[in-house]
Amino acid sequence: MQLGVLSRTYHLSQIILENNNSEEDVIKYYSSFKDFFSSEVIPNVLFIDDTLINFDSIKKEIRQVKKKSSEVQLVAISNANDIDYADALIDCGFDFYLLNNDFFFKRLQKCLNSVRHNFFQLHASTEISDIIKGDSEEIKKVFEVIKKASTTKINVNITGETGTGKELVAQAIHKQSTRNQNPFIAVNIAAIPKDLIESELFGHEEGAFTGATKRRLGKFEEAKNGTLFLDEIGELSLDLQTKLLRVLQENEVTRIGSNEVIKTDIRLVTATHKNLRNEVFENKFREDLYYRLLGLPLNIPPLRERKGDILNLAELFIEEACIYNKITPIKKLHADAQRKLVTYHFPGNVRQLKSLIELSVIISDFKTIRASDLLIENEEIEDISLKKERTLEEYNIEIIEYFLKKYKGKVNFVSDKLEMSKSKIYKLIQEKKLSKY
Ligand SMILES: Nc1ncnc2c1ncn2[C@@H]1O[C@H](COP(=O)(O)OP(=O)(O)OP(=O)(O)O)[C@@H](O)[C@H]1O
Repeated sequence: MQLGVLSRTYHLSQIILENNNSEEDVIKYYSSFKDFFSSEVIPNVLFIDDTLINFDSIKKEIRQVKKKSSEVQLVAISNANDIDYADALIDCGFDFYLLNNDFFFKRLQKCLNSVRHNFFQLHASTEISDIIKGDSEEIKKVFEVIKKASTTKINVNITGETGTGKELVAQAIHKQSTRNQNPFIAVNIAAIPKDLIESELFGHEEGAFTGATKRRLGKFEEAKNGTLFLDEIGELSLDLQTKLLRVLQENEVTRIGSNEVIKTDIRLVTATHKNLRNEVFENKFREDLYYRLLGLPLNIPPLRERKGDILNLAELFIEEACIYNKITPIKKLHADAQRKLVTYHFPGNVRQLKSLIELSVIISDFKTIRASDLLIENEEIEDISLKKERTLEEYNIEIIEYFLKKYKGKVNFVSDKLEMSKSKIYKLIQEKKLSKY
């Protein structure tokens, strides 16, 4: 990475050089803005000493720096322990503010780590296979649909169990599309309190409701010319479904408390682990919105149905975890661990595999990860139930009992998870077929 230091003293450049932990970085020193603008080299990060910060001209200079390269990250270094001063610099366009006191070196390291992280994010590959790992036939079919979606503006509806990589696929569609220079905004409807969803999506004006102390842009506006990913769309209430449908038909939004109509140009990608068609049958989801959102349907199979990806992904996660934890050499998977992984059914899919591996990297004592290092929760329950011989109905009852226990008797949750009607579960309870309830 190219580091630039804009300072009247060469000394600052020396400090940064001495405390920088990456040998691949190159430092370039400039004594004035004029010197910087006349240089051919464009650094990835520019440190500016506060002897060179002049509030009358700094905004204009920063605009010129960003014009020269929109990617350059700006760091102000100052002796002033003054929050208002730091705020004013950030308002002028600086990305970081570093106080030059006893803790400077520590802060410099942290700042350089953030700068590097931003740099790699910006330059991350847009190739689908670099974003989504796996080479099973099933995942290759997903890649094909992503490619088709990327070349058009069509809405995409992604289905798949939890942790299968729905958000990752939405990101890949965005990165592959012509919108990739514009924002990718992800919203998880299930994670937002119900009474805040409308304002989160469509924004509000100051004073529009109690607590609305400032104007706030909604996610539709934030995603301007980019991609809006609405995860768990099945959780949207019927009245908000009506509002969403209107926004999609008119391509315009109105903030709560405003009459101003704002044009929107976004690609919508939605995801759900629910069967939306069933929700339509049960009158929980508007049919017209369902067809509007459906666009190009993309289903990501659960990990247990693409077993060919398990070991590839496991090796990738081992490598990432070893690098992150500075463990060398990179650990290997013992044959017994490989067997355990490929025979497990992964209810939490890739997310579960990733956390399982991250933990095994830490707890394994040797260079090899053994089966005993893979701590799979409820492993015995699964094993025992498959070893005994039973009828299909007995299996079903055992599964429902297992989920009722897991979700503390909440029939709503169990019916969602098993995609089974609540009435059927209540009937089994009434008939006392479920021994524990
Ligand atoms: N094919 C893959 N290659 C690499 N990482 C993956 C892959 N699939 C999933 N992951 C990782 O697994 C985790 C879960 O993925 P993601 O959040 O996209 O799943 P999701 O289906 O959106 O989950 P949820 O339904 O719970 O929101 C993330 O850390 C993601 O990076």
